[in-house]
Amino acid sequence: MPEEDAIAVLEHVSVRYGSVAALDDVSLEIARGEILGVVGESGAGKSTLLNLLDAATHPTGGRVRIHGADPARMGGGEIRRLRRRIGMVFQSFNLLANRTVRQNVALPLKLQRAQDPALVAELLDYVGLADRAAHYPAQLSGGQQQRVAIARALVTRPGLILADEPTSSLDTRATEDVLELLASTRRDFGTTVVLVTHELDSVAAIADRAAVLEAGALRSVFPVARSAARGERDSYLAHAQRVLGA
Ligand SMILES: Nc1ncnc2c1ncn2[C@@H]1O[C@H](COP(=O)(O)OP(=O)(O)OP(=O)(O)O)[C@@H](O)[C@H]1O
Repeated sequence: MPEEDAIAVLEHVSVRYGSVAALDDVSLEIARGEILGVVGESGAGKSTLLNLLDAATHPTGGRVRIHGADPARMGGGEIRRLRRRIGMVFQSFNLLANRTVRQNVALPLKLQRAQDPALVAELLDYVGLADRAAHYPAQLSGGQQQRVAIARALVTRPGLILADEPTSSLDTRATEDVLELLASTRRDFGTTVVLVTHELDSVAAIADRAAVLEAGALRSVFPVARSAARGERDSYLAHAQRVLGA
């Protein structure tokens, strides 16, 4: 793919911690506007890959380019500006407990000494939580908290969202809601999404391609098959029957 079509490029990237190769000679291009699922067992290197894409870690070998630039060559100010163009979504939501939903969503703007109440309201509406703006995170379900976190990630209008096990602490229905929302951010905002998860079902539900990591090596990147059921919401009974093989 021409480099301008890629939102992030890894070329022969390695990350070593002493004798441990968290990532070993990984080359990967993430296309603008794609949903890439990154899967692998515990310790495979998924978090390390996300940390590289968030410019929080630099490679010990090879080269990373994000939004066309190499974070390893940037100073602190440039890295902060780059990271504003990247939204993070975490397994544990990472909302501030003592701030309202509205304040949580506005926080990334506040950190830039900016504000945009209309955008905050629009995003809360987008994630279906306009009526919860004045609530605190503890008053929301896990799925609702994750939707707030996605609104917060979108408030700086990032081109790239990095989602680290975003549905691993949610039940089936909330998982479907959050996955649907991540897929719709690509559709409505053109956002590229990197979805790191150990749940293959989640990747099957929304990803265009899957990248499989094993012991720090990128074993394969391949298109995700579209099943006939994809996109349709299972009833709880249908889901239980599918998983349990009834
Ligand atoms: N800061 C660090 N110092 C030393 N070793 C590290 C560090 N970070 C990661 N590692 C090692 O690198 C390897 C990859 O870790 P990583 O956290 O990227 O895996 P992961 O696929 O995200 O695992 P999990 O699903 O359990 O979060 C592991 O062997 C881990 O122990």
